[in-house]
Amino acid sequence: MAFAECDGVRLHYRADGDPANAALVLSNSLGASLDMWAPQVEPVARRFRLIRYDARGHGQSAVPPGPYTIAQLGRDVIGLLDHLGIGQAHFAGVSMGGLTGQWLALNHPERLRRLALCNTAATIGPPENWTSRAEAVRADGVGSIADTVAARWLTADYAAAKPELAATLRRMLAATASEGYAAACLAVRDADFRADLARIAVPTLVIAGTHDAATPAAAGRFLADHIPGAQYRELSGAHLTNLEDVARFNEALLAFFGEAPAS
Ligand SMILES: O=C(O)CC1=CCC(=O)O1
Repeated sequence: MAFAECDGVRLHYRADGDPANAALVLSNSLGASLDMWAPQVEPVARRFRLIRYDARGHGQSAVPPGPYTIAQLGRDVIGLLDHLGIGQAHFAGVSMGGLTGQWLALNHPERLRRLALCNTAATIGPPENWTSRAEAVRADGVGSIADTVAARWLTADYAAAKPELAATLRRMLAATASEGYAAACLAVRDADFRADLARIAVPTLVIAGTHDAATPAAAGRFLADHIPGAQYRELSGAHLTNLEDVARFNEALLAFFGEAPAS
């Protein structure tokens, strides 16, 4: 297992693919780990230096006391890039990972080549729901909210067709440290990039899911309408389209990150 010390926090990461290729970083959603990217590993690592990591408080990464902020999660990515000697990388994030991507594009555009914002939004509300979810998790553990939350990750039909995947995802969520999860809920609660999107100058692809109840397609459309030049793709699926519409997700990601830079 590989770890990077970023701002005093030990982050777990995995590197795949040829280190001579352009780097592509994948950033997990709330309550997931780098394992959420399993169907992307083989096709992406064939063409890129793929870096997956567990956000602080998640997976095998350290769980410093919260609350966290999206700025901290973004600085963790910069620390990881520094640790790996990567000057610039492509970046794709799902949901909370997409909030981290927006922060990076606004605060460290020089470190990003291209940005994919997947099943995410400029703000994911309502704030009071995040406060109460964090309180529930601190009191009763992540297991207490796991059924409700995981039910929104895949459509009911897809979960029924893929019961092992649905069970694996629920286990991943329930295994997340309560303090890390609660602290990250507050980072999601406090993020709001709506007024900043017009300043994003990094080439951006927005991917949304037609049946996503957590970050609806309309929220993805809003991102694409407000980020100059952003492309928009709507896939079939709920919150984790990278797991539900795998072929089209991978095709969209690889086509976008493989595009030549605009001259
Ligand atoms: O957990 C949810 O309900 C959906 C979500 C919001 C931010 C994130 O990463 O997942």
